[in-house]
Amino acid sequence: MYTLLDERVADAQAQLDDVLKSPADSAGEVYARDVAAERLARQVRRLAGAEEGLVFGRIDGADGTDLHIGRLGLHLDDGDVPLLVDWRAEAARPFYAATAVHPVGLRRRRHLRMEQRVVRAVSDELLDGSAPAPGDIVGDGPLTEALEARRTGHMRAAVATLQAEQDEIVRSPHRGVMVVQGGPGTGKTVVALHRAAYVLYAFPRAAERGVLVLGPNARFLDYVSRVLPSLGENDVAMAACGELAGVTPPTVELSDVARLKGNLAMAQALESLVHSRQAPSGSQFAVRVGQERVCLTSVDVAAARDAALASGLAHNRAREVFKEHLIGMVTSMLESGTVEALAHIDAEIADSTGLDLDAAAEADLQALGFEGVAAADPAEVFDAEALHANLMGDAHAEGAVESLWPRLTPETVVRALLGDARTLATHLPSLTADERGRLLRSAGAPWTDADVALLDEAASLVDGPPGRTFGHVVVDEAQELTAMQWRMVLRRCPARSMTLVGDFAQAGPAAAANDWSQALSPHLSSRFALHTLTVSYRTTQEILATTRTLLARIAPGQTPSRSIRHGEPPRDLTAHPHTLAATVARELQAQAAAHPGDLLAVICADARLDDMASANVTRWARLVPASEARGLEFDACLVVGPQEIIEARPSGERDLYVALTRATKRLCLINVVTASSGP
Ligand SMILES: Nc1ncnc2c1ncn2[C@@H]1O[C@H](COP(=O)(O)OP(=O)(O)OP(=O)(O)O)[C@@H](O)[C@H]1O
Repeated sequence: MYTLLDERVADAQAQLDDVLKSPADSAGEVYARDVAAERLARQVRRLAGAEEGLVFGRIDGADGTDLHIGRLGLHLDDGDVPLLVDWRAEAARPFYAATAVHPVGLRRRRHLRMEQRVVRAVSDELLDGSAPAPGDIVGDGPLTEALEARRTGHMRAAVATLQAEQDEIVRSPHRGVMVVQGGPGTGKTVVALHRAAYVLYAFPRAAERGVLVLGPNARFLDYVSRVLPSLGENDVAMAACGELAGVTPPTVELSDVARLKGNLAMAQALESLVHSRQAPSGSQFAVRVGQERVCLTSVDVAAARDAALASGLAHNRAREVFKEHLIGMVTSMLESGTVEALAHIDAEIADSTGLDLDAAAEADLQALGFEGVAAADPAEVFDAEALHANLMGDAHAEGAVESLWPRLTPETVVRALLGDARTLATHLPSLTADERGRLLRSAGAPWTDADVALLDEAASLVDGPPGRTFGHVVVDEAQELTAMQWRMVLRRCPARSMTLVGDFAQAGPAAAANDWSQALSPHLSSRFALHTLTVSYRTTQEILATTRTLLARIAPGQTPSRSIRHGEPPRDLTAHPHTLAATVARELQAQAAAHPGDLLAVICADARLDDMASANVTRWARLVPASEARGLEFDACLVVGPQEIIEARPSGERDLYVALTRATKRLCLINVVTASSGP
């Protein structure tokens, strides 16, 4: 298989070299060459990405047939039967679906663990109830091995051990919106990422338009960044929500303000503000043409506005339609004015001199030898087209249009809304005066993360839909998204093909919804399929047990996940503020000595971060603020100041629940005893 892989890589590379060397004379040829080169380069990356653990499974049917399962499919040129079956292919499904109760025609499922190009371990499961034969190697399950493996700070693909309930979601034929919920560590991220790889394989139209994976922050995206490349998929765009709009604001919003800015009312407010800049009722329009001043009535202006709005275009583009209509009206007024004026002059001359000017002109033309030529009709003499073009480019006319329908940028719109108390009151009547006061921002204030969705909304109102959209969008930690962020995401997924994974018990402070229908119904009504994962693969039973009471308080209706792992009971320590640094350091040192190589983390309230950094905890552990712990995983965690975490943000109890569920093996709580909390 590796020989074949090498051949495929060499072939693709040789083709790529040829394409890059081929001459291209015209712009069209250069474009075609670039497209071909990009496709081949992607192919080389995909093949090379499958190197590690190329083959990881084998299924033996009760009928004596066998298939090898791997990261991609490999066929011999002249062979009918594939040498290696892509894990996403239908033929590979029994590898994931078979159980002893439903063996789906299999006798044996074999897992292979490869390191570089060497088979390091083989483990078999006999599915038909038969006793192990000499060729069967029945050992510790590969899932147990994967779960007990030391964490590295980067999530690994779980392609070899996807469980049946996960696999069913990953390869679901449903092309619309799929929502996956489940407690901490139930494999939601695993499912989301493998689903992205499956969509690329099985839904070519979505794949062609691209797949986007959205995560809550850069730390999380780095943690999951290696999974898709290791599945041979290098072309998935990954971003935090903020980056979608192309801005990375320096400031994090206060959580109560973030919540307000995430409210759907903001979309209506922005729309209403933009609408107020579109020739409000009663507007008139006047423009100077030569010596004349032409005025349009408010009824004319309203007609031009209605035509512009009916175009369905965004503000700045609709402005052109508005302008065209106004100038069109001015032109035809001038035209009919000219015709009338000329007829009037003709009539006056005829009255005072008895001369018919048209007849006289015709007689003059005849005298000059132009037989049968009529004098020009004034309506034809008037060059309406030239005047129209002239007025479209006229600075004075442009100024008059600008005052009725100004060109807008997303920034000016959001600044206009949030920068003025009266504007806020006009466009956000549903908020209280106190809420509006919290939204008010000073002119020079920097943008915050919560402004991003507002800027994006404003951009769609003034300039139209975003340039880059995707065929499928995966959102991890989807409970975090505000209504305004959902709008931002949906704008980028016109096909509404999405995988959304999350857990409302872990929601941060800006999340206003408590469940999926609340979060999604304003955008998708009820058009989504909901799946629930029930088994926790990360946390031990002992750790999960300590979170029971907390979970019952923050998510009363939620059934706790079932853990398949056992470990040490969590430990509880206390420290005074002045002994805290030493206590944490001592504990970390002890852990590092007892479990060398384990990945440790200290999770604390954001305000404790500097304190912990100066206590040098990064010598032994990753230092993670509780606000950024969502989705992450470590071998052991020290949660410092649980009470401080609870008090730090409105979502404090849920933040603590997240912090307590990050460890795969050991959890230690260090309570900080302050004067007010007593000894
Ligand atoms: N089928 C599997 N095979 C191997 N490991 C798995 C499997 N499913 C889940 N895991 C492991 O369990 C851990 C938790 O998975 P994951 O991070 O996907 O859970 P989650 O539900 O997203 O958690 P959270 O809610 O905390 O974000 C990870 O280490 C993951 O690799």
